[in-house]
Amino acid sequence: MLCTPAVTLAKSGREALDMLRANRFDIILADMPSLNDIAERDDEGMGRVVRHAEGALVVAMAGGASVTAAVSAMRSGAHDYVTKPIAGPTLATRIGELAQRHGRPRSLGLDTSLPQAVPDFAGFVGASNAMQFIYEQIGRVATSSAPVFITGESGTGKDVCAEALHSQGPRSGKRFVAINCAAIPRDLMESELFGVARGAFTGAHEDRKGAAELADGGTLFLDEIGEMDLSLQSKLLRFLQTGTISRVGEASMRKVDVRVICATNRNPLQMITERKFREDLFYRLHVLPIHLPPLRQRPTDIMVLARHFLERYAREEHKAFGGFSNEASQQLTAADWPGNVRQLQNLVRRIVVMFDGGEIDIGMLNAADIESQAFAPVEAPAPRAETRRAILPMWQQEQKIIEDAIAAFSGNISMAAAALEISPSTIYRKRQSWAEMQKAG
Ligand SMILES: Nc1ncnc2c1ncn2[C@@H]1O[C@H](COP(=O)(O)OP(=O)(O)OP(=O)(O)O)[C@@H](O)[C@H]1O
Repeated sequence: MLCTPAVTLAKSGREALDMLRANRFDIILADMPSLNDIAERDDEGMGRVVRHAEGALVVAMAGGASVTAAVSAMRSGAHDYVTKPIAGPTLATRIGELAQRHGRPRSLGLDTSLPQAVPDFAGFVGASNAMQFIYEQIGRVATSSAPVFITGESGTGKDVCAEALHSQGPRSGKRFVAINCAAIPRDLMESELFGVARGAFTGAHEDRKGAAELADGGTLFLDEIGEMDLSLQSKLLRFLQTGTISRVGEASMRKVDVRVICATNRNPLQMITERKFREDLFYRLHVLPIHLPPLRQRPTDIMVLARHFLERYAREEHKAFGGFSNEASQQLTAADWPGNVRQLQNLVRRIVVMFDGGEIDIGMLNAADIESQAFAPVEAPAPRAETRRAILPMWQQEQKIIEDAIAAFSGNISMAAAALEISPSTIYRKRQSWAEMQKAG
């Protein structure tokens, strides 16, 4: 049975507050200009509605794509922001997505699939409603210079999202510089971020720009921000407040204009509670939040992504595959994907490398699934004679390619990454995982 949600209309902010005191609601659609009667300052009305919301999800609405209004609404605690006019089905979808992200029934939004789902967008592949919402969010906030805070499990596409925000915005002509706060040793982090003056410490033979200066005019992406040392967090906060940096070992300040995007797969609020992350820094950075949903919450994307990766890697390896069998598709769709898109991508890549072609069946899936053990174990088929020469594992081959590129650019990771057409954070992350594999092996 389909239940139509009850809708109550308040004609003013005061009336809305009275209703909120007397009733509980699932969703509050708060038209920002209508709250003026309960606000002395611009953003006060929204704050008052949020304080009386009693667990309801609050969607702020205003006319025109005003970034200032969106920022102010989100800062006041609204869960989402939409611009008017908005078509009924689009609004319903937005509410459904919002409800799902907050663990409420999707039917709160009367789930209506967008009539024309976008199949891919700026590096992302996926036509699920959840991804439509992400594409829309990226499109909306890309034009602003306000900080973006991306959250999501590992492998959900946070790097892709950061690069999409850069490529879709007005800074796309300037550099996108990524720095991975987890992969850089603590004592090197400050100089990587802010640069170093010649003679600042042993080995600092020349002046060197840091990531912030390299990104001047463009975007600075701080990946795994939750891992940043507390003392450096204070310096980052000062940079965000003043727009100036000083290189390590240098007293003078330099003006730098960057858009800061940061990402984490940890829960930032928990880190604040544990005193591992500065609260004031969090609120400086958490202006425009984007949350990437895990792959298991958007199962319709799984086969779309699997086919996309199959086509890509088959082309790269000059092999011909005939897609996935029905059973293989069902198994892929039903799996949990704790490593999200990266895990699916690695699996498909391994299949393409291990087999010569044909339709991918369950036996091939299981043989290639060395990571998750998500599928039932099946004996791997013997490799064909011509593939039996000594082959290094994929990660070692990849390590050689990347280390060669870094050496070719005299240790400059950003330039090596640009030449390899990957993000510097990917290099940092891979270096960390190689070190772990070498330690384990
Ligand atoms: N929707 C998507 N479409 C196509 N490729 C994707 C998508 N999402 C992620 N990927 C790919 O999956 C891999 C992992 O993505 P990414 O590095 O952006 O994840 P992440 O969330 O930053 O992970 P981590 O937290 O571990 O750094 C990358 O190779 C990326 O290109």
